[in-house]
Amino acid sequence: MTRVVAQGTFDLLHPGHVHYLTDAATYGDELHAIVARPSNVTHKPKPILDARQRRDMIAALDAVDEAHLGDPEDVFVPIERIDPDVIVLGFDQHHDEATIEAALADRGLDCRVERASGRDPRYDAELLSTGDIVDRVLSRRG
Ligand SMILES: Cc1cc2nc3c(=O)[nH]c(=O)nc-3n(C[C@H](O)[C@H](O)[C@H](O)COP(=O)(O)O)c2cc1C
Ligand SMILES: Nc1ncnc2c1ncn2[C@@H]1O[C@H](COP(=O)(O)OP(=O)(O)OP(=O)(O)O)[C@@H](O)[C@H]1O
Repeated sequence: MTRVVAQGTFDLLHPGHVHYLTDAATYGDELHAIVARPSNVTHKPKPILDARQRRDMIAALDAVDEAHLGDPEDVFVPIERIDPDVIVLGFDQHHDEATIEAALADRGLDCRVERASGRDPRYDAELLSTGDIVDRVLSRRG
């Protein structure tokens, strides 16, 4: 049984998220998805939805076998519990593969790191970015 981990903020779910999780699932038999806590979302505005709601939405996707709340402090706590064979990063995530692999080795975890593919919009109005969805809400309802 090959266990795979994907992780992200997954705020205001859109087809880009579905693509990432579906692609990540192809790397093994069981996909575990970890939802980032607001304390770890430092590179963009904090999520709008509560972490439990974001977890429950990705748990409902076919590709996801188990959805987990991330640890608010140490991002390797859920990884140690899940003990995955592979971590699949999102196509545009800022994390560096070699740094993560070194941190995994330090903790004695035998796990490789891969990178998922990206997906382009299928029609002009399709929004594949939480930030773009928020901008559209503000322009239409703000
Ligand atoms: C292997 C790995 C495990 C992670 N685990 C957690 C976690 O347990 N808790 C958390 O808040 N963030 C965790 N994160 C960090 C967030 O997912 C990270 O901030 C990410 O950049 C958010 O993704 P997004 O900007 O693509 O949505 C983890 C990141 C990696 C690479
Ligand atoms: N179009 C896409 N194709 C493939 N993966 C995507 C796409 N959009 C988002 N993802 C992936 O989904 C994961 C979570 O994305 P995140 O929650 O940061 O959403 P986002 O819509 O990119 O957010 P924002 O627009 O606020 O930066 C990330 O790993 C990201 O790479």
